[in-house]
Amino acid sequence: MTICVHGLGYIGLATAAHFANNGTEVIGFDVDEDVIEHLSEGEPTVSEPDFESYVQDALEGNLALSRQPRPADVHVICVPTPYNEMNGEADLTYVKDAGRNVAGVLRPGDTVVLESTVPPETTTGVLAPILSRGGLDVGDDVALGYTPETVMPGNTLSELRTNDRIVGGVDEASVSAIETLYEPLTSGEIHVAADPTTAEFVKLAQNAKRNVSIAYANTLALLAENYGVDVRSAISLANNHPRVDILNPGPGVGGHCLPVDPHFLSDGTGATELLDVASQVNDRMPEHVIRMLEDAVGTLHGKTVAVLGITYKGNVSDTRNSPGLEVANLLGDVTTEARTAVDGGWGESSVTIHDPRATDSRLQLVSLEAAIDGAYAVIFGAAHEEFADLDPEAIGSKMSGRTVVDPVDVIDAERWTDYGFDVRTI
Ligand SMILES: NC(=O)c1ccc[n+]([C@@H]2O[C@H](COP(=O)([O-])OP(=O)(O)OC[C@H]3O[C@@H](n4cnc5c(N)ncnc54)[C@H](O)[C@@H]3O)[C@@H](O)[C@H]2O)c1
Ligand SMILES: CC(=O)N[C@@H]1[C@@H](OP(=O)(O)OP(=O)(O)OC[C@H]2O[C@@H](n3ccc(=O)[nH]c3=O)[C@H](O)[C@@H]2O)O[C@H](CO)[C@@H](O)[C@@H]1O
Repeated sequence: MTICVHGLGYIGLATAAHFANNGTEVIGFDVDEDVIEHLSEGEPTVSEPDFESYVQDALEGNLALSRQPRPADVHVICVPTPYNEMNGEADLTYVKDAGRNVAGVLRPGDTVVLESTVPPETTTGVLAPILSRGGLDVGDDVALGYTPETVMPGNTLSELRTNDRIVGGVDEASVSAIETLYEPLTSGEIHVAADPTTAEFVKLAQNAKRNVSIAYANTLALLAENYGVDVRSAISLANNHPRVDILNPGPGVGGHCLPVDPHFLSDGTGATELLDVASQVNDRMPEHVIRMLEDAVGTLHGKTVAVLGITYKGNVSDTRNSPGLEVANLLGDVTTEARTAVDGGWGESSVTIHDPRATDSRLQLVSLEAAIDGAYAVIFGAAHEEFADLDPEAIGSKMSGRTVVDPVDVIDAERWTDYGFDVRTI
């Protein structure tokens, strides 16, 4: 059996390597020349524990790279599905392109699986008609289904091996073909959904639920602040109840999934009101973080703030929709040389940004030393492991002030307070 994986980003590359390392011949196809070139050098653009060696093993074994879609027994589609803020809809351009590419090489008996996160009815209403344009009948001639990817970035390889899978096929033969495909790859269970639309809906339901839950935690954080209550200890106490499981508050919700996917459920009837409010609550948190700093130091005019951690969460390299980066953006221009970014920021403050894991070359990232040198305050934007061990004495000796805002709960507040820091937390 040969599998062609369309799209070699965070999900497609991991999936292609996983199939290949489990003994299947895989063709990894991506439209981006840079992606193929980096991979040809054995350098994946995704940075995660053990990821590089896992991909290298695959490239030395069953994973071949391609700049063209190739005929294969199975096509797995892992292309991006961004949200178009202008029209409030999912941008399905890449899914349609992938569908056309598959249709061009499709043969009777082949199987097509969509893994990208999509609005309900995309598999049957958008992909299936494109696949059948060449005269093949979806169902009779070709198996088609949707199986969402649920891996947690930062823990991708381990979750690929253990997460349950949901499969929604256009008919029983499609379900059976897709079940056979994924069964050897995971120790988790395979659950069969009534149809592809149900499987699409379930994926969105999972991420929307998490987004709402975090918005609830953030709401509690705002309320607790007014009552002088430490929200994290309150949540920890509340979670002793057998049916209460509140998540963690923070500087907002980032990434490629949670801020985006709930919008895909929108059906124009207003039924998504709760989901929309949750997104608004989360979207307002970066501004709240800056207000916390202002509460501590007064005006930010003329002050330099170091933002440490600008990826969307701790221990990942992805900066998409990052709340920490949004905090930095509100403070000043993060694409120009540090220290010169004085104009246009929050009360004409300036910002320096440091992140040991981020890989976004458009950003003016500086070393930790340069970031804190003369800074009046520090804000932690992502809970990278490296930050937990920072020495407050050494950091303080380089700064011009002694304020730290830690909305991600990464430092030991007591220790930093002992060294004379005014520590503000969420
Ligand atoms: N990143 C995650 O944690 C995650 C988790 C679960 C689901 N998803 C979903 O999986 C999908 C892919 O996400 P990602 O994070 O891997 O995206 P990504 O942007 O990291 O990678 C997508 C890749 O697809 C390539 N591509 C675009 N159009 C193509 C085409 N027609 N043919 C072949 N390649 C093409 C791009 O060049 C890119 O390399 C999205 O729908 C996303 O919502 C992502
Ligand atoms: C349902 C679910 O689990 N889905 C996961 C999710 O992966 P993710 O990496 O996007 O998810 P998170 O880790 O939740 O992070 C998102 C943002 O929320 C912040 N956050 C988190 C927890 C908290 O208590 N308080 C917070 O403030 C965090 O800092 C970050 O900014 O979507 C993927 C793609 O669909 C899924 O595949 C994957 O299973």
